[in-house]
Amino acid sequence: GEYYTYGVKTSKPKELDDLMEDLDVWGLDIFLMDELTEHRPLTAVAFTIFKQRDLMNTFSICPSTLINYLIELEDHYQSVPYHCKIHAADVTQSMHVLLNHKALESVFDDDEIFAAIFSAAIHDVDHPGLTNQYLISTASELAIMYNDDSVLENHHLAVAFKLLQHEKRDIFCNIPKKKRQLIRTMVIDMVRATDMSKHMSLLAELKTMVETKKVAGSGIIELDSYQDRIRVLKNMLHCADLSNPTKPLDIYRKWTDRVMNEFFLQGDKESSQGLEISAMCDRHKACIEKTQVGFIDFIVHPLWESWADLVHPDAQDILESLQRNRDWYSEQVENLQALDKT
Ligand SMILES: COc1ccc(/C(C)=N/OCCC(=O)N2CCOCC2)cc1OC1CCCC1
Ligand SMILES: [Mg+2]
Ligand SMILES: [Zn+2]
Repeated sequence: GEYYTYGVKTSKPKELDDLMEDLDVWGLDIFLMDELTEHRPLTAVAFTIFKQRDLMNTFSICPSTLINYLIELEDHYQSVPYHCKIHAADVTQSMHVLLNHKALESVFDDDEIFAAIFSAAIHDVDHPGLTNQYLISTASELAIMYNDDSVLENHHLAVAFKLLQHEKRDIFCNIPKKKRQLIRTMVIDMVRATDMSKHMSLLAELKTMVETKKVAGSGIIELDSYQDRIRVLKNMLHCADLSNPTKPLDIYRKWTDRVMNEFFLQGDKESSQGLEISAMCDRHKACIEKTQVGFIDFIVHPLWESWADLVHPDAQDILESLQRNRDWYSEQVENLQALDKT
């Protein structure tokens, strides 16, 4: 087809040009990106990031092969409310911004940057809109396949790598075998780390890194082992995956609606199957605002506070945005409680 600058068709090239100006800005409107790219936000965002970071030249990837892969990958994201292609585009763009932190300047090499962007793009592919817990407790095909261990995350990885097995889509075909294996190992480590059941151990590792942080005079972090380097990249992808509450409020609220819708659909399924409805999945009992305050206080803020320590002062504005959003949701809770009293 007639593809334009960003690898996708658009009927609004000028507006898309303007929006792409914000590709390295935290808070880019990814929902507008979905509209302007005629529902190809992941292909447009990932292709443009690959171009901006010159990754096609570095890894001898021909543009049509990258486009073919990205379109096929994007088409394998299911049309579920939250874990859809817009979420993948959002996490990919967020990862691109985090990689630009001053404290991480020229810390990561091309292999690591390629692995990080690729991991973000694939990290939820073919997500069914159901949690690992649900898949395990219903003895689903996927849970049997992956023996209840990071079921979704292992599935996302397998689907993404299987899509490469077509010569027109194999973006790894000109990468030397050894390097290809190293990149594959890093991608597997990063995507597996997006399993929420790994959150506490990942955060503990991040905290240890902050306490023992070795910094050059310039403020740039020194990472001398594979373990340290992949630890930072795993936490970076986890931060990008849990970045909704740090974005502009109108964007954050759209994500909250979507994730609650996805949870409620699971709750409806559980209810129709005579199963106990999972936490936060009961549309008749959930208090959306309260769960977001809890999610921020117990999961998101502790993670982002540690990340901000690691890359200090580069994530201060992200932390401030998170605080403002937490205050807004907390006020909603107070207003609702006041309503209950009337
Ligand atoms: C905007 O709100 C949220 C955004 C993301 C997430 C989480 C935990 N993302 O984690 C990675 C994906 C994952 O593993 N999930 C998907 C969600 O549940 C656990 C399994 C949770 C969010 O809100 C919570 C609190 C109120 C309802 C859910
Ligand atoms: Mg996931
Ligand atoms: Zn995700």
